[in-house]
Amino acid sequence: MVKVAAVVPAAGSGVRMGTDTKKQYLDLNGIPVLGHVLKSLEASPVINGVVLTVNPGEEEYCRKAVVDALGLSKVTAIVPGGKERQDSVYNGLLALSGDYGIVVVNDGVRPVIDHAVLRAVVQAAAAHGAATSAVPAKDTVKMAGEDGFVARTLPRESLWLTQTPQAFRYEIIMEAHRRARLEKFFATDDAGLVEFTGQPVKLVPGSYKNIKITTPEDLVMVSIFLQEGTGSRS
Ligand SMILES: Nc1ccn([C@@H]2O[C@H](COP(=O)(O)OP(=O)(O)OP(=O)(O)O)[C@@H](O)[C@H]2O)c(=O)n1
Ligand SMILES: C[C@](O)(CO)[C@H](O)COP(=O)(O)O
Repeated sequence: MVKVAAVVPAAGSGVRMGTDTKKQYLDLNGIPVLGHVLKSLEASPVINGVVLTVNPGEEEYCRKAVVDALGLSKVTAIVPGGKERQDSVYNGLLALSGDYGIVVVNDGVRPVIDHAVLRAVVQAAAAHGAATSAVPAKDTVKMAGEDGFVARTLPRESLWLTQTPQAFRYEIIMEAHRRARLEKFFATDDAGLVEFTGQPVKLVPGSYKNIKITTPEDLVMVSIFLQEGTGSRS
């Protein structure tokens, strides 16, 4: 059976959230945001091990206040993140120990994990090499010109809003990160790095409830969805 690891990037600063406490540690229904992510991965039979990347110097705090407090046994390493999100993910990849065939990447601030979607993304990565959860755009999306006017309206029927979990065969994600570092290529998600290498990435239908906690109003919606128990379907 192929072993599956999860890398959870949680080393961001939360600038857009604008809170003193970093958003990954904000209380959400009595548990830190990051704790919900880790609890959900802990509960998933699909995930065998978890590596966490946090802001340098926060390792001990995170170990005590989140991992130990929640009794999470799958977390095998807590390592410092980097300047960009992809640097943090790369540091997490380097901390993986053991023969993992598939790597899942899940943002530390996307706590509404639908386990059926998680399973589907992992299966798609095993079959195709790389996969990302995503949802079809519901709003019309326009590209802005430098003059502040609409430059172009994009064809909504082919637009998907990318989420995490994303999943990759180990060798594919490692090669993508190594090549990005070598060629100084940056992308806002790991699938973008893999696309850069020419590797196809399978789109897997996700959930509109899988909100990335970015600005304050996101907390309200995610709190409701977590209370519904939406994210814990196995
Ligand atoms: N250098 C970074 C930047 C982001 N992240 C993580 O990547 C996820 C998605 O990033 P985002 O929502 O942008 O978080 P922040 O970068 O903290 O937010 P902001 O851009 O508002 O500062 C989060 O779990 C964040 O902690 C990370 O591990 N390392
Ligand atoms: C990875 C991601 O969640 C996919 O939508 C998103 O790109 C992260 O962007 P962020 O600016 O680092 O939050």
